[in-house]
Amino acid sequence: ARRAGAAGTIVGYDIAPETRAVAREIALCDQVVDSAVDAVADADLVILCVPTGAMDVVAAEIASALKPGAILSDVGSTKRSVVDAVAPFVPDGVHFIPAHPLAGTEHSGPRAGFATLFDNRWCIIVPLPDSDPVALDKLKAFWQALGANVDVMDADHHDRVLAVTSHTPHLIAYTMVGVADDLGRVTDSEVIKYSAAGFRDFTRIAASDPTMWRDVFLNNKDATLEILGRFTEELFALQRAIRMGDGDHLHAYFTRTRAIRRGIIEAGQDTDKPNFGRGEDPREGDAG
Ligand SMILES: NC(=O)c1ccc[n+]([C@@H]2O[C@H](COP(=O)([O-])OP(=O)(O)OC[C@H]3O[C@@H](n4cnc5c(N)ncnc54)[C@H](O)[C@@H]3O)[C@@H](O)[C@H]2O)c1
Ligand SMILES: O=C(O)C(=O)C[C@]1(C(=O)O)C=C[C@@H](O)C=C1
Repeated sequence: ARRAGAAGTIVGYDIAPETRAVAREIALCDQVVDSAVDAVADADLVILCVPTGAMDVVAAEIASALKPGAILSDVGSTKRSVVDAVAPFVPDGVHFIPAHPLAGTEHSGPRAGFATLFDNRWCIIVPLPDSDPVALDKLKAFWQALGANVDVMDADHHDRVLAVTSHTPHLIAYTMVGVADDLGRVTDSEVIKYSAAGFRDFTRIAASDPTMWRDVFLNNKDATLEILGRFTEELFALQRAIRMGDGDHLHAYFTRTRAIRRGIIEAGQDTDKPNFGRGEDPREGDAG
């Protein structure tokens, strides 16, 4: 937001004093204040950046301090739960428009942010049926100024899409690393040394924040269970093909999935570039 000049003053608050101290030390915001109420007082735009399970507590805390006409938004990875958790606390005259930038890494905390995080990534905005179009345009312009491409969808659709593209893949990565650990091999230096890129990617994803991801699964339960059910059926079919030596089945399956990946690249939608979702924080090597 600072890079884009998208905010006059950026004010931050976090419940953890040590996180506020780090945010002050690295000058993440123009001001870091010691209460949620002080953070939102007089703000034109308020963005809740807490685990999805904490959205209701924060909404209740700030509700009476929100300025009439302010836009209240969030970055939570699930959307129906955020709508349900926050909407009851939103005072008349405040525009509540949830959002979800599809960008992040396995790192958490103030040091994990970097200015280019949202460049060329999607931000899904989830207006409510009665959302004010002017406020919606302002929120879109904000995310575009931060470098994101903006799309609009309803909360349930968002949760179904993300169950496929983000939530279930994370669960699979957590499981794969857990399985390797159960076998007592994950910390074995030889396994790490010779592990193929696929497993390394799993370990990166499986290093993601436990609180955030616990809340994602608790708050996108139905869609994730639906996709997991389908995933398990496919897995069993592949397991059977391996057992039966059915190479044709395996080859046909992998041919289909390779075409999907190639289609993504040909459509120019591959955002898998250095510093994007790769867990690299450009500021780590920044003398400033
Ligand atoms: N990390 C990602 O890849 C990613 C991507 C997109 C969206 N999100 C979403 O963004 C949100 C924040 O995730 P993050 O990765 O920035 O996590 P984070 O751990 O870096 O930040 C969350 C912060 O919320 C604070 N917090 C918890 N309860 C609070 C409360 N009641 N009041 C004030 N502060 C409180 C925590 O102390 C923590 O510092 C989550 O909802 C997550 O689903 C994360
Ligand atoms: O690359 C990563 O570390 C991420 O998992 C980022 C990712 C994703 O699944 O794409 C994770 C959760 C979010 O809600 C949005 C982005």
